[in-house]
Amino acid sequence: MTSSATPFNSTVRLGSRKSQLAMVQSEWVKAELEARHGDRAFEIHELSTKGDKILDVPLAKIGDKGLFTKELEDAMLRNDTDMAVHSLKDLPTNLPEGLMLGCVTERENPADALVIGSKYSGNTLETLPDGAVIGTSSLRRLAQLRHHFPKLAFKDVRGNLNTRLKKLDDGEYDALILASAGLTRLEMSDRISQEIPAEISLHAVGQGALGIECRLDDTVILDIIQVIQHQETLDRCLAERAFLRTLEGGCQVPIGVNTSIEGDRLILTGMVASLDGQRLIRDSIAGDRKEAEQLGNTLAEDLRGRGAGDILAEILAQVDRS
Ligand SMILES: NCc1[nH]cc(CCC(=O)O)c1CC(=O)O
Repeated sequence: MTSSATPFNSTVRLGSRKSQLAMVQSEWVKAELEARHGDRAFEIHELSTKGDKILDVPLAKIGDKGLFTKELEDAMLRNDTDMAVHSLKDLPTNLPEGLMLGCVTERENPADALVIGSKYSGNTLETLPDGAVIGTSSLRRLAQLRHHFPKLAFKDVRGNLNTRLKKLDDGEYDALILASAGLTRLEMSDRISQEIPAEISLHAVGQGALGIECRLDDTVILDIIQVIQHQETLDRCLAERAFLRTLEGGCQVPIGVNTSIEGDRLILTGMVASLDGQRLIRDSIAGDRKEAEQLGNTLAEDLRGRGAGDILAEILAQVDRS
């Protein structure tokens, strides 16, 4: 039997998407690993994913798992690369056989941010006029904002961060909702008009954290990457991912979370909303952070029993028909 472990002297190959954000994130991981493993060489392999190629279809309609990850995973399974650096929120909660989530790094601010175009600069979500056009491709952002601000108008937006910002500046939208973390990593946090509070919009599972995927039980690679693991982010993201895994039917769905840690306790808030924002089911759970995944599973079952299951089934049926 051949071992999947990397021979000690070989260059460690990091798979990355080619987008500017993905490359900034992968370069950061590479630099962190180089700083801690002076005897090792690392190189980045740039790969395109289906999500990078299909840019004219709303994300919710493409709806397949692993839209931004599959090509990076196939490369590891072929042994062309040794790990894949992902925005953790793009990594499905169930991974292909033979792969694992090997490391979660320290999270940036996971909140969503409002970026307002020049026409309405100086406003907030509360003060934007009725009918102002908000660009988002996320059903989670759409449902929660519709719930709180039913008079705003929403329009799908695709493409990488720079493309989206250009569309905003060209006047196609009055404002965008984007992840604060992505803007910060690209040194564009000056474009943030308002950080959206958790009371209005719970963020996506894993938002703001990087996840490094590797071959299952590849101990050489695990030893290399786990030195940059961040335990608090890991515990929070394990709870968030368990919540999503237990609830999810498959496609992109309006599910949001928020987590915090106080000493040994982990607090998880989760929500499921209907697409029109009319129904929104939300609750919190707290417990030992060592039981992070159990907390996520329990909260998911609790919300499912209180109507979240019906909402998710309706959404899946709608997406199948369109
Ligand atoms: N779905 C695309 C994506 N994946 C990760 C980020 C931002 C960075 C992060 O959440 O870690 C974004 C852009 C966005 O949601 O605005």
